[in-house]
Amino acid sequence: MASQARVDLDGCPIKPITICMIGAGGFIGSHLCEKLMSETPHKVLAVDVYNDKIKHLLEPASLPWSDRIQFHRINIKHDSRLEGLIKMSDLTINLAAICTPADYNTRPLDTIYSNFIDALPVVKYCSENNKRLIHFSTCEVYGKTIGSFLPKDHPLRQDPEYFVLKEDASPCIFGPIEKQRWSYACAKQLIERLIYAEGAENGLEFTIVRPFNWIGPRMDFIPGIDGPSEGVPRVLACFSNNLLRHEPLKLVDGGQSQRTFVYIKDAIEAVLLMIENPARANGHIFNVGNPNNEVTVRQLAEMMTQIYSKVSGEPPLDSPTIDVSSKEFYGEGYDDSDKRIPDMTIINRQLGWNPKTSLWDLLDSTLTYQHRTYAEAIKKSIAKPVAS
Ligand SMILES: NC(=O)c1ccc[n+]([C@@H]2O[C@H](COP(=O)([O-])OP(=O)(O)OC[C@H]3O[C@@H](n4cnc5c(N)ncnc54)[C@H](O)[C@@H]3O)[C@@H](O)[C@H]2O)c1
Ligand SMILES: O=C(O)[C@H]1O[C@H](OP(=O)(O)OP(=O)(O)OC[C@H]2O[C@@H](n3ccc(=O)[nH]c3=O)[C@H](O)[C@@H]2O)[C@H](O)[C@@H](O)[C@@H]1O
Repeated sequence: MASQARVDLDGCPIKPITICMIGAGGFIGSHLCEKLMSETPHKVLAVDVYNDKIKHLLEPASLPWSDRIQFHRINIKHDSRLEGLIKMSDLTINLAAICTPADYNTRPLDTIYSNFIDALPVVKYCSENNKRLIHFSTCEVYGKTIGSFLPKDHPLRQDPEYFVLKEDASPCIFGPIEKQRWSYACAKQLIERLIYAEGAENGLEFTIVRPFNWIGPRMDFIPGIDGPSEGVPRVLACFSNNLLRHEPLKLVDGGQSQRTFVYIKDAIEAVLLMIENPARANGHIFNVGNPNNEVTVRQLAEMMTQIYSKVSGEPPLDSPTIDVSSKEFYGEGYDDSDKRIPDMTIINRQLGWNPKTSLWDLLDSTLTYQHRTYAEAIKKSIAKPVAS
């Protein structure tokens, strides 16, 4: 390993550290573990209730990094081993959360407990033991844009001041309490405020990450294959599932909401910079997204349909999309963020990071992965007679 030669952004050699990564078995965690094992000398204490997405990094024992990664099957809601692991580490990264919108209005208590209450001991142990914390929040803390409250044809809607989301300037605008969609964003906002206060009052060294729709391989699950048949994952997996099953893609409330998507591998580069440049990352909140990859959900559906047809060699359906109301799709209490463009000034200034991959390229490689991983399994599951 080229570990001796590695230097940080200020030219200082990077010392190997031990990282307690909570939620390491999830989508982002699996990519971060992969990066840390293949490109750095750091050690990871990987905490999660599942390890399917990092199995390839844990076995066999002959893997070159096998002495640098340890899996701990721990539910952080109730496990006294957590504090010990944080004490043994130089840095804690907390990724654990319920973070699928289908849960926010249907399981609001679990959502609030997971994103606020369960994160509290992690913050407390880091603060009390003088350990650095990188906490994963979300772009959803911004909620709706200021511009969304203007009339549809108002010229100020085109003014970036009314929609670009800035860590140190934009307000957090959520809907009413009965719109339980915002339970997640609100819990994330309060834990951000608590971490910030621990920094201000008790000197906690922290970095807060606000991901803007990171997507790529291993995101969520394909219903009925590696997750519950009735489960509703995030949009990438929903649309992949529809394409794999030759079903129309469901556009919630017309698919008019806008998102910027960033490739997981680009985003992981940003996290590695935060890990290895504490002096530049501590005390900051970072947007991590790709402002150049903006589409409406309808455009995303059209692009994925076109790319999947190329990847699979199968022609698209005559009617590739279908409209569905949010009440029908998510149930009562759903609401939506209208538009999400990250301001990149702070991450650029502190870490010099920029995303590289275009939406077309990232969807091409992700859908190639989805097809290779799931097409056969879907065919078999469709062919299987339903048990009576
Ligand atoms: N993927 C994105 O674009 C995105 C966007 C915004 C915010 N985030 C945030 O980033 C973090 C990671 O997201 P992800 O996409 O990898 O989600 P994910 O669901 O794939 O990963 C979360 C992991 O945390 C684990 N976990 C949850 N509760 C736990 C508990 N009590 N004890 C132990 N492990 C537990 C889960 O098993 C899962 O493996 C979350 O905090 C999420 O809110 C992600
Ligand atoms: O990824 C992020 O940055 C954050 O945003 C996501 O929220 P959202 O983007 O609304 O979730 P998706 O499920 O990816 O949905 C995106 C859009 O597609 C729509 N959608 C989703 C699924 C579907 O089948 N059809 C459809 O039109 C949704 O209504 C929404 O407008 C989740 O809240 C979190 O994972 C995360 O914090």
